[in-house]
Amino acid sequence: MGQLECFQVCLLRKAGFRSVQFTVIIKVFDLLNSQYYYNTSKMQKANIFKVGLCQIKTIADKQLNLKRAEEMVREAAANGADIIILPEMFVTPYTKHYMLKDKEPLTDDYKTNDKCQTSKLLSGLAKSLSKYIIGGSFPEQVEGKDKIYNTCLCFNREGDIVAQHRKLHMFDINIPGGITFYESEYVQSGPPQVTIFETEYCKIGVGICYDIRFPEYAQLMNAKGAQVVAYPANFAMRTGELHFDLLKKMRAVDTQCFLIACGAATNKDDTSLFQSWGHSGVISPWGKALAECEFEEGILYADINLSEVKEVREQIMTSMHKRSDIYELLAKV
Ligand SMILES: O=C(O)CCC(=O)C(=O)O
Repeated sequence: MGQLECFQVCLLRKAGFRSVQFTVIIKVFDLLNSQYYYNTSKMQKANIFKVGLCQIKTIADKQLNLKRAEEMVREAAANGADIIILPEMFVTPYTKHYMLKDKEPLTDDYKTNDKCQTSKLLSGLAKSLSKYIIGGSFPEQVEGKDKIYNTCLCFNREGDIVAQHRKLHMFDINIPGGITFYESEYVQSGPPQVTIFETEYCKIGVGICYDIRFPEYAQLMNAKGAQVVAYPANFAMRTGELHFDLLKKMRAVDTQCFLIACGAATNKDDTSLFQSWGHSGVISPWGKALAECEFEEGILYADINLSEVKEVREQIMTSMHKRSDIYELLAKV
């Protein structure tokens, strides 16, 4: 007999119950106990979940990219991933020409509207597989302008959109002899918001690619309660090599969150297209790489154990050691 049961028997004896009444009451206690243990184990189970990162090789054909995304999401789900993430701009190559050509609207009836091809597909997959999907990003048409938003939609297990993140920071860069890229010429930066959504496991914050370079934004996701921060990405070769791994680890360590970054695979078959650095990864709040890959297409898996967030935050108490007399994080949204 366990400690709890001994305690119950003693209480009953003290209260003067006879054996028949005693047996009935013990049965009721058993039922309550089993419910207690069931709920506890369910809570323990909900502390750990599996993520699947689909590092897709994007090609110059939107329909084939969507088909490939569907296959990979289905495979990740079949392998037990609870939360599945896709790369930035997985539906079309990451260049002005393709992003404007393949743009699509996002309407309230996205679940049934054929014009909302990406959101309709991902919503249907999330619902039929009963998984969360952090849907990389797609070129969302901006009403009345020849511009797009670089938009990540997150879906719950019912296929509803639970977060819509429009890339906040524009990747405008000029490295002579390296890379020159002006995203702001054809992408409208997103409205001021901190994107976060709830799951039964924890709150998850979302940024897109270049957003990872801004610790202030990651700190705001953290301040809003995120324990996981997710970044669909499509890093350029030139900056990816030196910075991507570093940035993933920096944001995981300075937010004390798990960090999931899903990049696109390198398309070595068509070098006329944007060459993505790949290198998806999952980093623990300690800054340890739990899973990582290189350039090739494939699915990466990792188990996220949220007790590590609590542990790290208790052991390295940076949030309590802030010097608000010197600096402060100011949220404007
Ligand atoms: O920050 C970088 O170096 C790469 C960012 C990027 O490729 C993007 O935002 O798409």
